Amino acid sequence: MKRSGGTDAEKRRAGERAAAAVSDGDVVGLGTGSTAAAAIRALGRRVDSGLDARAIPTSHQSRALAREAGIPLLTLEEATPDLAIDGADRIAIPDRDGSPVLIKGGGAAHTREKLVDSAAERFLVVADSTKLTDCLDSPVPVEVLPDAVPVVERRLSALGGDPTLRAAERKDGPVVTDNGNLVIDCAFGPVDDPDSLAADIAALPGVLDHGLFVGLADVVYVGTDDGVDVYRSGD
Ligand SMILES: O=C(CO)[C@H](O)[C@H](O)COP(=O)(O)O
Repeated sequence: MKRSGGTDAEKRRAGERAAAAVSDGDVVGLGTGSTAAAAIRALGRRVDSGLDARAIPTSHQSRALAREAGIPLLTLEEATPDLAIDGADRIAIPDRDGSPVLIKGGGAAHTREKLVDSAAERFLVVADSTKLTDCLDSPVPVEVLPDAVPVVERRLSALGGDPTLRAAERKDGPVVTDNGNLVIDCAFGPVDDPDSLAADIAALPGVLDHGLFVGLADVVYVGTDDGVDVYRSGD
C-alpha cells in the first residue's frame, strides 16, 4: 500500500503530545509507523530524563526503536498497557457522539496493533493532518494466512470488495508480515457501515485481522502547521 506523506513536523508534534500524556509508572503500547516512531523517540527522551515508563511494542520496528530510545520493554504476558499510542492511515471523526473510526495497516502491523491498542485502557492516536477524512474509502488491509489467500480473496469480492495482494517494494513477491502472513488490501469504495464491514471481514476463515478500528480510539492528536488538534471520543 502506498504510504502517505504528511510533514515530519506534524508527525513530531502529534507524537510529542501523546508522549507527554504518559505518567510515571505507566505501561505504554507502542504502535508502528513514522508518527508512532516520533512518539517513541519523544517517550525515550522522557525516560532518559527520569520518567518511569515501560512499553509493549507492536512490531519489530517499534521494538527496535524502543530499545534504541532506552525504553524498557515488556510483553502482554507480563503487563496490560495503561495506554497505547499508535498511528493511522485514515481517520474519520464522527459528527456526533461516538468514537473515531480508523483504517490502519499501511505498515502491515495492524493485527498486533489491534491486540495491543484494544488491550490498553486508553488508546491515543497520533497522525499528521493528511490522515483526516470525511469519507473512509481507502482500501482495508487484511492479514491472511498464506494458504487462505485465494479463498479470502473470493469471499472479499463477494462482500463487494476489490482485493489486491500487497506486493513488497524491495523484494520480489508479496509483503510478509511480522507474523509470517500475507496482506490483502481490499477496496470497498466509501465504507458507510464500518461496524458491519468489520464484523463481516473478521468472520472469514483464514483472516487474522483487518485494519478497520471501530470503537477503539479514545483520543486523536493531529499535528498541524503550528500545533496539535485534539479530538476526543464522544466529544
Ligand atoms: O497502521 C500502521 C502500521 O500498520 C501505521 O500506524 C499507519 O500506517 C500510519 O503510519 P504513518 O504514521 O507512518 O503514516
